[in-house]
Amino acid sequence: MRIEGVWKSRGRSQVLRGVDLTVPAGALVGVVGENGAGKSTLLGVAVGELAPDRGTVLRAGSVGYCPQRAVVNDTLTVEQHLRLFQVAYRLPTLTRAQELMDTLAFADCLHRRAGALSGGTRQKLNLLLALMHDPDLLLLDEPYQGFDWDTHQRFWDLAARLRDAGRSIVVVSHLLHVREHFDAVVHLHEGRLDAGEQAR
Ligand SMILES: Nc1ncnc2c1ncn2[C@@H]1O[C@H](COP(=O)(O)OP(=O)(O)OP(=O)(O)O)[C@@H](O)[C@H]1O
Repeated sequence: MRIEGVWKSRGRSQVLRGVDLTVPAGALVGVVGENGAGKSTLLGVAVGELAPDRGTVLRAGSVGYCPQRAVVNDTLTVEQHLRLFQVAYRLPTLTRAQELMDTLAFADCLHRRAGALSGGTRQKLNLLLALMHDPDLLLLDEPYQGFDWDTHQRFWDLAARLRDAGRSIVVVSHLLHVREHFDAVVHLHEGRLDAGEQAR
């Protein structure tokens, strides 16, 4: 993915002011910044949910987007979500979704309604829905919020495996202590990304 010279205002504030970001295949990049810095706005532009006021976004291949707020329907079960997204993604089987459920340790919740899930389990479903079609580009907004420690570790193991398999991954994060997981960390500040800092 390549983002060049992107500007975006939200309401009256000029949130992004000339953002450049290149994420090659096989790279895991962290985007950090204070609350309200514009990290979610940047991911929204990157995925195409928001149109930039200026600048360009180039994406190659399929995209998986895990938004900060889970896009789940409280009245549907986990299994019904999987079936719905299976149709949307045109997947022949749910094998990969089932593997991801095992990896994220919530296979026992298959028949529970989303509205009855704990916050962390709801987030596992949100992440799974972004990954179940094995996208080339992963745009993940605080994907591990609410995860217990074990799941947190499993998430990073999964991210490393996907990166090593050639996926491009962007993770928005508040947590500076997770920076060892990234190939590079960029800091969104005053609408621009500071030059990437090599983390590995
Ligand atoms: N729909 C909207 N309408 C108007 N302003 C918005 C909208 N969404 C976000 N903003 C504003 O845009 C700015 C950037 O918000 P954004 O959610 O992108 O920041 P963030 O870095 O992701 O924040 P956080 O770390 O709190 O999640 C904030 O000032 C926010 O109030």
